[in-house]
Amino acid sequence: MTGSALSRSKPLKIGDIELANRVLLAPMSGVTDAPFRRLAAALGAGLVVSEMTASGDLVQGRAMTRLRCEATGIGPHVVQLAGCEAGWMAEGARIAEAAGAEIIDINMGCPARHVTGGQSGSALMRDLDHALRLIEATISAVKVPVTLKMRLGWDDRSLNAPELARRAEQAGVRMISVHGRTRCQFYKGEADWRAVRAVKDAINIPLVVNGDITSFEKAVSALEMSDADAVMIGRGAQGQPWLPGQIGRRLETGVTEAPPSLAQQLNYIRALYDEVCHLYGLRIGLRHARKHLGWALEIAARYSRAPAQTLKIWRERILTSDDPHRVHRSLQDAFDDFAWSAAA
Ligand SMILES: Cc1cc2nc3c(=O)[nH]c(=O)nc-3n(C[C@H](O)[C@H](O)[C@H](O)COP(=O)(O)O)c2cc1C
Repeated sequence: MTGSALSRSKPLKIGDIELANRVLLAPMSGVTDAPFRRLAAALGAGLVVSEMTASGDLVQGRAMTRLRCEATGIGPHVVQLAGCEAGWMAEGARIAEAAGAEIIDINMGCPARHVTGGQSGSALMRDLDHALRLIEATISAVKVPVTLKMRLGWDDRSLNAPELARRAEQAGVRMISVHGRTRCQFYKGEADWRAVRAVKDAINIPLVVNGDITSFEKAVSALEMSDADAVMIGRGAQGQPWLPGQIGRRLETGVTEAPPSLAQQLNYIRALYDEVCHLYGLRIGLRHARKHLGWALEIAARYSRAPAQTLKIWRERILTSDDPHRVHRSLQDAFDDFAWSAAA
């Protein structure tokens, strides 16, 4: 048994904050909005992290930016900050802390061109001295623990995650998450959980392995290959906010749980739809909520083995409607239809 496997029987802590279990919901811009995070946390995710929040936008007080890092009210409140200016990172961290953040996470993993073009996200893995200046500025600005999310490196020739992680730990970072791809891979190929092990060997703080973890079996493999202390699930949770909680509990108890019934799934998506529309207002909320509706319908159709044509019809009817009452009625009808498929 490895050191991590032994210590995994104890609760995972970030500073003094104890996590509910060892499966985290990944931050995903445009996906893990506050209502989705609240639902995932209520369903047992070990920790949920806000969407990436641009420190400059937070400092300038943009209303939409504030919404991105709203607290869920369940479990520790984690705000993820991105940026390339030490002063803004520090001020953004102070603002987030004053608004209730209990952990600040720094994004050094985002591969998107509009982010790396501004020298933020994974672009910081190309200049570790500058990355360290941002980390140090953030840590000195707040009392709450600071964590860091990164990739394996910029490309195959610069796999410097172990070095960045080691230097970040020395600066005072309390947990590291690593997506097992390089920036230049974007989302192509497969996440390399074994390569994440080199980070584990470089640090003494908790390590979280991330990338392509969509089931209990994959979580176990990722933990074994990387020797990490916890896993982080992103796209696998789209449409199934219960997944991090279910896997987290199973890692602790060994007990397999059935997926939620169709009736429960319907309740989750209805509540999520209403909350998103309420948070953003109907005009913007409908656009955000549509993604959740689409994923929820796909997952429900998959679990009930509904024909592709049935899913297509309901997707078209529900995702094109601007009328919340109609969406609610159609969701009920769609899930009734799926229940027929499941029973057939
Ligand atoms: C739509 C989308 C948005 C994302 N936004 C963020 C973000 O805001 N901050 C961040 O650190 N990572 C972000 N990521 C990366 C994820 O957190 C995660 O590292 C990546 O998706 C790999 O994990 P997965 O295979 O479980 O999805 C995003 C990924 C996706 C697909």
